[in-house]
Amino acid sequence: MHLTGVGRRYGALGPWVLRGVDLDVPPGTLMRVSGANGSGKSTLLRLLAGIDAPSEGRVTGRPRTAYVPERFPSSLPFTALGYLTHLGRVHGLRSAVATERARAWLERFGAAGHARTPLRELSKGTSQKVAVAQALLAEPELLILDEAWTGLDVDARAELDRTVGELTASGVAVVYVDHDPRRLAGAVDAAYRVEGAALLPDTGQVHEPAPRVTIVARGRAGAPLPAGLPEDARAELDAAGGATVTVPAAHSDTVLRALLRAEPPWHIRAVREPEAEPSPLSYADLSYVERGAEDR
Ligand SMILES: Nc1ncnc2c1ncn2[C@@H]1O[C@H](COP(=O)(O)OP(=O)(O)OP(=O)(O)O)[C@@H](O)[C@H]1O
Repeated sequence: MHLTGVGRRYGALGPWVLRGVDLDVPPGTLMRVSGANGSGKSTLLRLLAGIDAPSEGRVTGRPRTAYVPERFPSSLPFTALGYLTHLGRVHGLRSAVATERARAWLERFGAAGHARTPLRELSKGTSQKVAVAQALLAEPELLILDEAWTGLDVDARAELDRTVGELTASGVAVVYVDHDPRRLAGAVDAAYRVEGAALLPDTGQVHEPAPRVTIVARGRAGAPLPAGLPEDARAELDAAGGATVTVPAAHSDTVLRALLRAEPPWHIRAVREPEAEPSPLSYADLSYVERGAEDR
């Protein structure tokens, strides 16, 4: 599978979560994706899984794909086995084969005792085992795992490690996100990190994300964000004219300047320093606002 110039933003005015992503996922590759919270890892995985479409760019050569989402929809009206059998049939298996495979995967992950338990009564860890089983049942050519180890007990985690090894050895490509950098570390063929909306090769060094400042501003209801915001700024607009912009600290002045010089200017309500609680404007911020006003 190949991604060419792929970008994703949520909403026409939303900031780009991913942009200019070019990526090859050859058969049999074990690929790790890392990045800070909210950097866009799950967004990338959903695009790879084919359950979300890029806002720009192309995805070509899609293989048969299965996906273990970060959050499993456990409120469906099925038992664990009923759900897996149903999905097996969706994937084109005969009922008896689907049930047999479902039982085998539940057994392998230590959840056979919960085959008849309704999904909504399963513990978080057992739900996660069902989520993993539904993906494996499909015998995918590409498997996408979004924090699939989270919530699993030690044995099931080891089983998932083993399963991933077997799959990649048999030519299945596996792309995964996991908060533990040691997860499958020795076996990884390709590692990337999402940073500033770009997908970068991960050299294995620990990259501290640049501290981000949050600027809360109010403009005219329905007004678009002003031009001139830095590329790495992320903004959320609400219908009443409120905007929350986060930006690496080094570029916060550029954001403030763009907001204050807009016509009509935006009112800056708070500037939140990295790691700090939301605070009203400090004296220094106010003097900046005054300077900004004079600049106009
Ligand atoms: N459906 C959506 N609608 C609007 N914004 C979204 C949606 N999904 C994700 N986002 C935004 O896209 C950005 C990236 O989110 P994503 O979940 O891909 O990050 P992540 O790296 O997986 O985060 P985490 O490590 O916390 O799981 C965030 O700012 C998030 O708020």
